[in-house]
Amino acid sequence: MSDSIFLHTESLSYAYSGSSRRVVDLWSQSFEPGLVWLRGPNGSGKSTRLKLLAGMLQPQYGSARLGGIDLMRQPLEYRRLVGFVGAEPPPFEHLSPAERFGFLSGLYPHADVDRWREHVDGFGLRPFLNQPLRELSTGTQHKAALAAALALNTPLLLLDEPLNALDAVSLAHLRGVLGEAALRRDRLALVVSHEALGLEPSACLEL
Ligand SMILES: Nc1ncnc2c1ncn2[C@@H]1O[C@H](COP(=O)(O)OP(=O)(O)OP(=O)(O)O)[C@@H](O)[C@H]1O
Repeated sequence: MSDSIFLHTESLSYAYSGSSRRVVDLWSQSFEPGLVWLRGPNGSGKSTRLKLLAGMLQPQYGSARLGGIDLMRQPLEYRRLVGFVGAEPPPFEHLSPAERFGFLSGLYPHADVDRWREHVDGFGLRPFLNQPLRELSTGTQHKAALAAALALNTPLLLLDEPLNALDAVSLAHLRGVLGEAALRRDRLALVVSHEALGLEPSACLEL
């Protein structure tokens, strides 16, 4: 494997319980750092792939390696290297955005409080910092989840439809962050999006 390969999936396979159909079937793919746009028709398994790579779903077969860390053999170490924002509301809805980031930053070794503050401002979250997530609007919850995931500063960032429900200012902020990932190529941001990202990805993966 080339040195620049950062994430590699090896025959990763997954069928939801009660179904014999593999939504992800022997998926082997190499990714280099940068911004990768993952797209494809509804139901093609984009979200399922992100959840597998996040360690949230247990594959029936295969594995993934991030740097030297194996998803199946070293699941805890692996998960500490991955930030994920899904389509569902973020977990720990009883916590405020500030409490949730405080909790997560104890688990993730690269968490960066300066970046948290930067994203709080970028997403206009300051007025909502101390309210429980469950009391916030869907869009604000989404922004709080994005701000936290970005500030965890993980080498792998997985975002499922991150542009949805963002106001213009937040959209510009997110595009700035993703543009930085594309430019610097010091981490891998794998982004599922139906709409064009509004900036040039490093690579595009079409399912
Ligand atoms: N929790 C679940 N239980 C059973 N089947 C599921 C579940 N989640 C997804 N699926 C099925 O897995 C397949 C892939 O779904 P997935 O959400 O990964 O696709 P997608 O490409 O992200 O779709 P979309 O573009 O509509 O968001 C679909 O056929 C879907 O019905």
